[in-house]
Amino acid sequence: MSTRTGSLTRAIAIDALTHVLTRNIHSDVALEKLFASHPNLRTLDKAFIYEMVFGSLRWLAKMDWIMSHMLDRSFSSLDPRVANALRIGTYQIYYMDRVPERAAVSETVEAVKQVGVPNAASLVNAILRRVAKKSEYFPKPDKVTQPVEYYSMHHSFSQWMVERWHKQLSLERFEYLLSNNNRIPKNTLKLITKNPLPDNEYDLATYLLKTQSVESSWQPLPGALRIESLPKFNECEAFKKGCYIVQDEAAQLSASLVQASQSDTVLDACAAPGGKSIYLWESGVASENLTVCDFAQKRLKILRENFERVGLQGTTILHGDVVEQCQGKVFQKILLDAPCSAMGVIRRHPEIKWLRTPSDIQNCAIEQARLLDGLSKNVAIGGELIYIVCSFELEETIHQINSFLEKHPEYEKVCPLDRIHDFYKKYVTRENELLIYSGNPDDIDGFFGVVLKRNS
Ligand SMILES: C[S@@+](CC[C@H](N)C(=O)[O-])C[C@H]1O[C@@H](n2cnc3c(N)ncnc32)[C@H](O)[C@@H]1O
Repeated sequence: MSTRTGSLTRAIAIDALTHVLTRNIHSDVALEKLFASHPNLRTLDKAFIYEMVFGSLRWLAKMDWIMSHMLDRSFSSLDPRVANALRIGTYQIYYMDRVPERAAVSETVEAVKQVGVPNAASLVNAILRRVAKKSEYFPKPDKVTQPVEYYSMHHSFSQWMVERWHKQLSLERFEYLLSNNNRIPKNTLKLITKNPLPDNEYDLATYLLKTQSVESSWQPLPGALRIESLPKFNECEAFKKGCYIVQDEAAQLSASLVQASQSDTVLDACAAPGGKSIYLWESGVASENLTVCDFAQKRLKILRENFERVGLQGTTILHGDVVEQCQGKVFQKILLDAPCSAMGVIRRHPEIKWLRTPSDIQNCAIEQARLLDGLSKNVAIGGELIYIVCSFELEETIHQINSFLEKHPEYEKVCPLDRIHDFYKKYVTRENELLIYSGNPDDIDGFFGVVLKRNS
């Protein structure tokens, strides 16, 4: 028997998936909008919807492959809402042990009616009941003769990504990259030591356990605490008082490449929502020496809120294209956390697997080159341009920097080893670049960073 909340949660998940996959919207954004129009949802319901949507995005190709064997037409010919209902249903059956299979089928069938395709209810019912039997075997593509098809299905990735990484990487790194990018990522908090914890507590881990029942463990980076589940931010005094921000170790490591003194003038060129600016301020940059810029108004609003929460005041905030905004300005250090394909954070944003195309990587590389070139004039002689991206794709990383250095002989790479915590020095290459593939044993995001010093 179907319940109101049971089918509503599935209907919202189907809608979210449809918005993400047909309108190219981030899953976080799609869910936020849908949650806003359903204010009565409980935290538990929201978590359930999150899991169905993110899980379906993680395992989409594998589930589509299974269902395509059960349909008498191609999977791509289905109405997107029907296809997404089948995905949401199959995800519950295969990956959510705590959901009884009967409920997964009946609630999803009810949900199909709610999302406006009642005629498809019997098809969805028939397919999901077959899926729930788990008794049919479909031969997989052959790993040796059809490696792209095999890996794409088995690990659920777009074929072009599999083909690209299969060509470029060692087999070990390739397989690790695919399998680890399907794991649900943990989150890391960065302690903001300028803000004392509530109730005279001195240890954030103890505080979170006592007040939020959140378990955590300290990581090698100073002030980095890895947590098992996110605290309820609106109920967490320590969050409201700005005692921590959520920031993966890889993001912290790349920000640590900017070793600025208190008196250095620093530009955070692509700053919103402000995580790395806060890192820089926490590590000693004076707020009045910090200028931040971003061209996305909405993201700048979040940056302002984040700055206010942690108590970062007196910083110059610029809105617009950073190259235009900074014409004629000179800084000792410029951090360029450039817009990128975000291939290093697929595990956090699994929709990237289906929304990115190879030309996105090329387009990002063109924009990154423009930003690097434009900002190269704003670095003081003797100063540094620190380039980082949450990607490990050659065009956005090694090749990008090689062509920058060819065009800009006034710059040279600086060895970043003494700026990187001992534990993570293994990610510094012989070419003096910080290169972190996602799917690494430390379970941190994929990132690339390099320090470029201006000599003349
Ligand atoms: C990787 S995100 C930055 C994340 C941020 N540094 C942090 O740690 O929170 C890249 C940002 O660059 C901004 N951006 C992209 N192109 C820009 C441009 N030409 N000028 C200014 N900002 C830009 C985007 O709006 C986006 O907020």
